[in-house]
Amino acid sequence: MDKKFTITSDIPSPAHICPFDQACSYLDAAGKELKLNQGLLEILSNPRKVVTVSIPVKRDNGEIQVLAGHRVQHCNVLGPFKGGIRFHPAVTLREVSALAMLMTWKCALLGIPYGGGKGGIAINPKNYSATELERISRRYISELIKDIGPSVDIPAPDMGTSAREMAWMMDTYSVNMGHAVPGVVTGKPLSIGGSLGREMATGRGVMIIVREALKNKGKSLEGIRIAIQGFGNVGGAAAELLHQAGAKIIAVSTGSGGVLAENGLDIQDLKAYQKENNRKILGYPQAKPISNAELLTLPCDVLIPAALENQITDENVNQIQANLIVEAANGPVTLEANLSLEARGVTVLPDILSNAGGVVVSYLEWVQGLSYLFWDEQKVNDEMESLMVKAYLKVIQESQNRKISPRLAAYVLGVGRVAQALNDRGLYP
Ligand SMILES: NC(=O)C1=CN([C@@H]2O[C@H](COP(=O)(O)OP(=O)(O)OC[C@H]3O[C@@H](n4cnc5c(N)ncnc54)[C@H](O)[C@@H]3O)[C@@H](O)[C@H]2O)C=CC1
Ligand SMILES: O=C(O)CCC(=O)C(=O)O
Repeated sequence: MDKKFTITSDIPSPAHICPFDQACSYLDAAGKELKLNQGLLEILSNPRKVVTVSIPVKRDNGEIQVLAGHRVQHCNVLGPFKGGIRFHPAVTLREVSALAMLMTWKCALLGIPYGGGKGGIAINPKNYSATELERISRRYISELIKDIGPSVDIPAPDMGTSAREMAWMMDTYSVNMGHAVPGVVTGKPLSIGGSLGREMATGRGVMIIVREALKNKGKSLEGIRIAIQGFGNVGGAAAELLHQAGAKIIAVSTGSGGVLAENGLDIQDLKAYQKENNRKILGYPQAKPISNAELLTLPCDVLIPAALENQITDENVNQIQANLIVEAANGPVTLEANLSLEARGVTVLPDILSNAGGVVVSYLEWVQGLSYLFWDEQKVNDEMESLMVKAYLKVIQESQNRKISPRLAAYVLGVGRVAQALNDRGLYP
């Protein structure tokens, strides 16, 4: 019998935390809600193409190392594969596959004409010099040259990569084509066709979602106590913009631990300290040191995980005190933890909505490039904000109409749009 999912048990919960299995469980839950045919779900559960390449790299000391570089292309029914490239020691093919699938639903939910992809290399970029990272980035793209392109697959930054790596990748692709191809990557430096607003975009999108969620509860950002795990591109930008908007950022953390100031951190000052201290925030004199585990369980109004997957699990979920969690990272809350948070009435706004500001501005960068136009930052921010708010309102509406969680509602909207397109294109009988 077709069992209607309820708000507290709408996601099945297998007892493991493989990111790809979790992504498939969410897809299955959306498929059930949408009453999708099993064959169609089978198509959507499998990436369209999985590429793993060897990247031989000569270290600065002359040693040769061979790295594995992945690119997973999940779905291109709505447009080119789109998604970041991660340099992080925990990268695995299953992780990249999960992240590629999330990109498909994210782009569909936001209504931008892309499919989903993701790439990654299992290295700790901190252990490599800039010249080594350049060789790695260039060789990775050389090996993938036939699989990417402005209308095929368009990489962007993710953990451990930034505009610098995108510039090397764009240059390598362009040299091979014999002319400049700015549309092959997004998140590029402004000098080679990047967009104003892209660097802060994911964090800005997170700020917009927090603001809208509070507005929905009749509150404003003023004085709201927020803890943020991760102080990189996304966490750092979200902290800065939320702080500017009047929120109190009581704690932030990096991979090596965090800092807490009950009365709120001065984010600009902390950023300046981080810059001066080789990207470290520990030792910041105006705050107390805390561990990442402590940060997640602090008493606060809003918790923003902005680092890695699987940070809120069944092991720490009962200690979580925030009643709004906005997923800035991809997959930071496990299936089981998600269930238990929903059962307690904690609102969890999912990654595919909350961190979509980055790919939205990537899309705006790509559009500017294709039309040989450059917009001012206000226009970029306004366009992004309008798409983010629209997606947020649709998710909340869908969640209320179907009496399902915001996460399942976001999946229903994203998966539903891709399924519809698959049917309309006739790729599925
Ligand atoms: N960069 C972008 O535009 C987008 C990124 N995301 C997601 O946001 C998350 C963060 O990405 P970025 O900020 O770009 O990466 P980043 O590399 O700029 O920063 C990552 C931050 O997380 C911290 N971190 C690393 N391991 C940690 C651990 N075990 N515990 C706590 N903190 C840890 C790092 O120290 C750093 O502060 C990822 O899940 C990524 O997929 C999502 C959408 C777009
Ligand atoms: O900007 C992009 O194209 C992709 C960003 C990304 O990797 C993500 O949203 O997880």
